Amino acid sequence: MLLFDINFLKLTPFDVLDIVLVAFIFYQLFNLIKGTIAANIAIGMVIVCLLYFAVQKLHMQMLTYILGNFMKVGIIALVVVFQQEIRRFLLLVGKNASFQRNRAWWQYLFGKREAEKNNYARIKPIIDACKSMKQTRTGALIVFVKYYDEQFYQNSCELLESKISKRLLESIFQKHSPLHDGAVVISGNRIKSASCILPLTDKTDLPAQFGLRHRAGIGVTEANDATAIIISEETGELSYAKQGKVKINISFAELEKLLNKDF
Ligand SMILES: Nc1ncnc2c1ncn2[C@@H]1O[C@H](COP(=O)(O)OP(=O)(O)OP(=O)(O)O)[C@@H](O)[C@H]1O
Repeated sequence: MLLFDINFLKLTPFDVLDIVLVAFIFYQLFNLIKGTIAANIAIGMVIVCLLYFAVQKLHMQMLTYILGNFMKVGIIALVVVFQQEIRRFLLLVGKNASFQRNRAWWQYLFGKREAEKNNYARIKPIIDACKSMKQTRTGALIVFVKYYDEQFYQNSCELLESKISKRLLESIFQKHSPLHDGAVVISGNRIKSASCILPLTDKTDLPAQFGLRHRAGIGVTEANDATAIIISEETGELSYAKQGKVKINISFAELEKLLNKDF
């Protein structure tokens, strides 16, 4: 089936679909690297490509040879340089395709009320701990993961495997606790580990007051399918990070909604 046939331009519905999908993929990739160092690297690579085509057209042989060889290893270089972004992109695709995470279906099949009730019981001690830590200006970083990747966390964390409780969270993050440095990781109904050292984001467009705690909270959500609550020791403000993006100074009602949705 042809939509257009202007001499050389023949357009079928699949060509349109092709263009829309490519545009969508590029848009998602752009969103993933926006504001990171990877965006500058991508611009650098585009410039090298354009330069290569220009010197090739101008028959500048030495530069064509050098840039040509550089481009030959380009694919490998791309995979190495954009490792984090490729990982995030695949996570995004997998997450959207995952049946279990499609809450509309999940709640339709297993009852929305029941799911919300069970979730609230899980979330309440976390919200209560956050309220008290905000009041006392206790810095905290709590990470939520659907799947606890032991390889990712085992080297840097203190393994806990304990029930989620307000008092335990408070004890971990109080200043004199040996475990207060680093993040707590929660998966399912358990506090899996504490004192975790997480990857830092390399975003360059973050607010000036964001130090290592915030950078680690955002970084872990870029590298993993995770969300994070960050409580600032300096201001007591609560932030929430997801997929490398952060919401600053959220209220407890908002936090409850977000956790209900993501946790
Ligand atoms: N890579 C990391 N992974 C997890 N936690 C980290 C990491 N680096 C630092 N932290 C935590 O962040 C704390 C230092 O926070 P820093 O003051 O730099 O952060 P901040 O974002 O400015 O937050 P605050 O507003 O609480 O000061 C450390 O004591 C440690 O607990």
